[in-house]
Amino acid sequence: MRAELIDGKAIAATIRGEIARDVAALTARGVVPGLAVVLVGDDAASATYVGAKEKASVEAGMKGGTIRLPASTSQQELLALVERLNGDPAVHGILVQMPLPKHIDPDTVIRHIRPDKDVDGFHPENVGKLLIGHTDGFVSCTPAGVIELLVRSGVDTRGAEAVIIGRSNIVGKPMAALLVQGRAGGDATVTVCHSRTKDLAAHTRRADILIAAIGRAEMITGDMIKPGAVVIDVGMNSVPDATKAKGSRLCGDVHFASAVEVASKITPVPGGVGPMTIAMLLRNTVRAAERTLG
Ligand SMILES: Nc1nc2c(c(=O)[nH]1)N[C@@H](CN(C=O)c1ccc(C(=O)N[C@@H](CCC(=O)O)C(=O)O)cc1)CN2
Repeated sequence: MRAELIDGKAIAATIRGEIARDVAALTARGVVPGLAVVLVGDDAASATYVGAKEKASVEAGMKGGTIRLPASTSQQELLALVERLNGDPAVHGILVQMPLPKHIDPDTVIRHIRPDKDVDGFHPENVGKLLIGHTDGFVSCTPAGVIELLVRSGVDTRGAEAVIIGRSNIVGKPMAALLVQGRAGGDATVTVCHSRTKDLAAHTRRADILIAAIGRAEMITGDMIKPGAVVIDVGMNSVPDATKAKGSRLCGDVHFASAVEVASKITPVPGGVGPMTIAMLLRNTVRAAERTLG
C-alpha cells in the first residue's frame, strides 16, 4: 500500500479563503479583526513563523502587526507590553511566539494574556474549557489543525484507536482532549505515549490514527505503523543534508519513506500540519473579533 498524501497546504489555503470571507463580513459590520504577534529575540525559525503569520493575517484582510523585541527584553517589559495589548480594543488576538529567551518564564507570560484574546489557546482558562468540552474558549492551533485535517480528509475518528506520541501542553495534551471529545473529529479511544513509555512500538502498531509530536527526527519508522493507519506528523526538525544548498532539510518525527509504504493516509513535512497551525490562528482571531460583537 502506498499512502495517500494529506495536503495540509491545500486544505489550509481553502480554510484561509473561508476566513477571508468571514473577515470581510466582520469588516462590513465595523470590526476589522486585529492580531498582534510578539517576537522576542532573534531565533531564525521563529522569525520565519512570525513573518508567515503576519503575511497570512494581512492577506485575509485582518490588521496584523508584529512587535519585535530584542533578546535582552526583561520579563517585566514583556508583561507590560502584553498588558497594553490586553487593553487595546483594536487588538482582538495576542500571540507571543514560543520559545522565549531562557530568562522569561513562558507560563507567566501566557497567564498575563487576557483569555478572550489568547488566540494561541495556551491560557489555563482556555485549556480548562477544552478539557470540559466548553466551546467558548480557544483551542491550541496545532491540535485544532490536526482535527481539521482529519475531518476534511474524511477520516472517521469514531471508535478509532488513536495513539499520540508526545505529551506537551501545546500539542500532545490538547490533542488527546480533542480526539476523545464527543464531536466531529472526536470519539476516539486515545493513548498518549511519551519518553517513559515502555515498548513504544507495541502502542504505535495498534493505532488506526497515529499522531507523532515528540520532536525527534524520523523516529517513527514504517515497521512501527499498522498497515492502513492514518499518520499525522506534527514534527518539524532540521537535519543536516549536504545535498541541500543551505546544508540542512526539514523533516518530521516520522520516517516518511518507510511510513508511506504502510499507511493509508499520511501528512508530509513540510506541507502537512504546519500550514494548518497558521490557518487555525486566523480562525481563532476571527472568533475573538466576532465575540466583541456579543
Ligand atoms: N505562540 C506560538 N509559538 C509556537 C507555535 C504556536 O502555535 N504558537 N507553534 C510552533 C511554530 N509554528 C507557529 O508558531 C509554526 C511552525 C511551522 C509552520 C509551518 O507552516 N511550517 C511549514 C514549513 C516552514 C519552513 O519551511 O520552515 C510546513 O510545515 O509546511 C507554521 C507555524 C512553535 N512556536
